[in-house]
Amino acid sequence: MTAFRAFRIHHDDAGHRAGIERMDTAALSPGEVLVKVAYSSVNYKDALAGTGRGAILRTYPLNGGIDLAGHVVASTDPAFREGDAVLCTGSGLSETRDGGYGEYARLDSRWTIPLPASLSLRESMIIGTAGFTAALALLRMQDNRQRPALGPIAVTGASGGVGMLAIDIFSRAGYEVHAISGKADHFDFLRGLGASECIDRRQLAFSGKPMDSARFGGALDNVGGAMLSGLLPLIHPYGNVAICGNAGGVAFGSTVLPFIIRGTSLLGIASAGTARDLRDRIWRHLAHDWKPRYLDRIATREIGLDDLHGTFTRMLAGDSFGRTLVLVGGGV
Ligand SMILES: CCC(=O)SCCNC(=O)CCNC(=O)[C@H](O)C(C)(C)COP(=O)(O)OP(=O)(O)OC[C@H]1O[C@@H](n2cnc3c(N)ncnc32)[C@H](O)[C@@H]1OP(=O)(O)O
Ligand SMILES: NC(=O)c1ccc[n+]([C@@H]2O[C@H](COP(=O)([O-])OP(=O)(O)OC[C@H]3O[C@@H](n4cnc5c(N)ncnc54)[C@H](O)[C@@H]3O)[C@@H](O)[C@H]2O)c1
Repeated sequence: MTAFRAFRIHHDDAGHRAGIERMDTAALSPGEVLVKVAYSSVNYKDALAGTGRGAILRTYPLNGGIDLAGHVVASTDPAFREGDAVLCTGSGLSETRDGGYGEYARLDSRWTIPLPASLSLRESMIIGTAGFTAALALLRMQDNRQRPALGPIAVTGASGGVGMLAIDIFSRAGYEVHAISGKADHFDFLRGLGASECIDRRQLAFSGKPMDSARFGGALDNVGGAMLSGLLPLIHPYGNVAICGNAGGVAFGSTVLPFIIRGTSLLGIASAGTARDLRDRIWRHLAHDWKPRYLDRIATREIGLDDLHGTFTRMLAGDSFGRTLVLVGGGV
């Protein structure tokens, strides 16, 4: 038994509360692999969970943090040995089991990923759920015949974590990326990550017509709501729109016309529950041919567990810029 610090989330008759607590490894969720956590990260979902703004946890109390990377301390599964570097994203972390905002976490070995040799623990957490999600979207789009020749990919919420990693990963994979963002002062930065065009979301004048002149080969949408509704009539024949996020709203509107006239496909992206074989495929890509080139630029902030509250508030106010890395236990 080892005592450690964790950012723990409660919801009971007294309501929502979350903060730093001391706890013991014996109290962690069950699992085969005990990990000393080096890094975690901050995702929009972590902000929803940590503030109680979204119903993310499905059991209480739990340690927050949907991402973690660190070293194995002990394992009852012979596939893992003390000292192995591992990572885990989604897979129930901060939903049904204790997550990465604690100096220790106990993982289910089925969802524990050996750290690829070409990634450091730090790099793996700059990628985290955000980069995994962008890569899952690319994989699903390509499996549904998305190709660079179909036309540029629109990336919405482009200044956020998923957005920046999508610019880097899609452009590296050969796509022309058109970044859509409300932060015009950061357009040069987004071009530096691989965006060939940057579009101010306030200048986007969606016509409201059920079909409009096709402009994008496909899209990765982090925003939802009116943004998603507006993009659907603009997709070239047989392009894909990957629905990733809800930062701008959960409801969207459409007619059937883009789907039955242009063969547009809507692809749902649910990173947390991705099957293991797909996870392995995605991390192989992320470690090699899709490894983001600009991770150090994308990691715009490095914080400790004590700084989580303020980071969540800024993120939910739409103030994100790139990825925030959480240095949990010394880092490596
Ligand atoms: C990294 C990924 C992301 O960032 S995703 C974006 C962040 N997520 C969100 O904003 C969702 C927040 N959650 C919510 O608003 C609510 O929990 C929602 C989804 C609306 C459901 O609440 P409510 O309407 O009260 O229904 P309920 O809890 O009775 O559930 C209905 C059925 O849906 C299921 N469900 C719900 N949440 C999940 C989940 N996270 N994973 C898997 N299943 C889920 C419930 O189990 C239930 O189905 P069943 O009756 O158990 O078969
Ligand atoms: N489907 C999945 O598996 C999955 C995985 C990761 C993230 N997500 C979702 O993707 C989205 C982005 O996540 P993230 O971690 O990169 O968050 P983030 O905060 O880093 O990025 C969000 C981006 O959306 C922009 N934004 C916020 N409110 C907006 C609005 N009203 N209109 C237009 N743009 C707005 C922000 O400026 C920022 O660029 C979130 O909705 C998150 O829930 C989904």
